[in-house]
Amino acid sequence: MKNWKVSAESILSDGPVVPVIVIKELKDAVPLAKALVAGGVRVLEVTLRTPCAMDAIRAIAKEVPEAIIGAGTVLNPQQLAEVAAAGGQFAISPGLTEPLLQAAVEGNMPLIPGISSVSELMLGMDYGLREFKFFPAEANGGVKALQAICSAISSVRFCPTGGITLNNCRDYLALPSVLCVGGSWLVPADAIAKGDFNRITELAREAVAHAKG
Ligand SMILES: O=C(O)C(=O)C[C@H](O)[C@H](O)COP(=O)(O)O
Repeated sequence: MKNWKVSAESILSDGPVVPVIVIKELKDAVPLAKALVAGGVRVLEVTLRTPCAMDAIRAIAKEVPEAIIGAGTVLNPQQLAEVAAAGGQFAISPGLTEPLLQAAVEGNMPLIPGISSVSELMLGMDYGLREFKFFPAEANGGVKALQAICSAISSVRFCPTGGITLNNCRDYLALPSVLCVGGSWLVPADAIAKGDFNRITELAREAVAHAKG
């Protein structure tokens, strides 16, 4: 979009794996972001599912400049504005609404909205968007469904998310329409709770190596 500071394509092309992060305790945000960056994963999606998520984005934006920090689970224009104010560089939503699309095209931060049907994809395209999250990828028909959608509409690019793991990520990444995949498997809640950030660096490294094949 013409006022976006950076394109959604360039954010997603940095992949190949975008971790879907849930921060329960603010103190974990910066060490977690550093652990992922150390493992070669720079594009980080902190979901707005916990009370401290916005503060976590603010802290990572300030203290981990090597990371490209964005928000997930962005549901409405107000959250979109709050993410931008917190220093987020991009926003991802599980679905799309016209108010959210309208706010995104008027703003300067890229939005990657989720779609799970061709009609939603067409609505996003009406607003000039080309990059989307395919969500929930596995539950919604997986690689086959995405392939079928792209055989009809080939001008768009995707970050499939939902049910993706080390075992199936390459099947998605092999599709020409897929720029990266998203997933929570490289940021397990138990590792974060225990402060086992070395494990997270290892999971990130493993994901990058495997995804690149
Ligand atoms: O919070 C959001 O905005 C979402 O869209 C949900 C996430 O993308 C999925 O929860 C990730 O799926 P898993 O990798 O299967 O855990």
